[in-house]
Amino acid sequence: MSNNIKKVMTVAGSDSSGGAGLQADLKTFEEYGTYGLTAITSIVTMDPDHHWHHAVQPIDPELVHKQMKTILAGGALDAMKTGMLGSVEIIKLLRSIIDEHAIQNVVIDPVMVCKGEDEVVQPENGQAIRELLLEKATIVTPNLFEAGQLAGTGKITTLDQMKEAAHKIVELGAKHVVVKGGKALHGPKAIDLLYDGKEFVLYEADKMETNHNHGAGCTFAAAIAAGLAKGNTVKDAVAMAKQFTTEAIKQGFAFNQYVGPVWHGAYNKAEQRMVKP
Ligand SMILES: Nc1ncnc2c1ncn2[C@@H]1O[C@H](COP(=O)(O)OP(=O)(O)O)[C@@H](O)[C@H]1O
Ligand SMILES: Cc1ncc(COP(=O)(O)O)c(C=O)c1O
Ligand SMILES: [Mg+2]
Repeated sequence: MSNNIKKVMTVAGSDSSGGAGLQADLKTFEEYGTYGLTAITSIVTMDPDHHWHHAVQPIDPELVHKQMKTILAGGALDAMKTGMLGSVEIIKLLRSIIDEHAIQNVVIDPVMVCKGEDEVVQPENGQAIRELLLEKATIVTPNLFEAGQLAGTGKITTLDQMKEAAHKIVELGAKHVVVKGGKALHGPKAIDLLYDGKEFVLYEADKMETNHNHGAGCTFAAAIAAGLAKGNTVKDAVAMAKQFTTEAIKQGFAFNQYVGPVWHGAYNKAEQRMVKP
């Protein structure tokens, strides 16, 4: 076994349905050939008797701290990624851990909404992410809604507004931001915009007419983190993550009548390893 294996930590919520959250992160880290570690911040359950309503149960910050101590007892990490963070206390704790261990290659996925849900999950967390985590971010990966919230620009519907929000988010301290146009931006392409304070780079793929994209955002951010851990530049890591996520969406499937997750094995053609009936 190679002793050069790259270690990536995710600090995220558990999505028992398997498409998003730390489940998406771990599956993606594995597909990238990296070693994933997890600190669970919250457990999300979906209610099949009430239209798949999401309920978030945050984990005690002390227990989150113990998980991180376990992870960091293995030495320096090559990258880390955050997802749903559970509470403001957990966000404060995370900031102190990033500082104390001088963690590099920090990918902040500022999860504020889940697809198919109208409510903002834990609105107070958005503010804390903005104040405490952006300045530690190698890259932050908001969708259109989250970019509008972080930048304070409100609803985003155009590429120019994506650029304006990206500019503000870099001003807030993030080294890079990739604003995900995804399905929400009007037009035939799924466009993501990367900005480093100097240059805008666009990443495009054909937009797929599908609702089977649960977990796309988590997968994209996890892929960026794994790419950075392996020593890629931010630009290359985003380009690779875009392809990885596009394939995962292409092979999304209906889990039930409410949700369709992406399939994280698609890029590496893991279906070829499936047992044939
Ligand atoms: N229908 C789609 N077709 C192609 N790419 C998509 C589609 N929906 C999302 N994407 C891409 O998937 C990635 C995750 O974006 P998005 O789904 O907007 O994030 P989130 O899950 O956080 O809302 C981005 O690269 C985005 O452009
Ligand atoms: C634990 C958790 N994290 C993150 C998300 C956001 O997922 P997405 O990748 O679709 O933005 C969800 C959505 O259900 C979730 O349950
Ligand atoms: Mg998301």
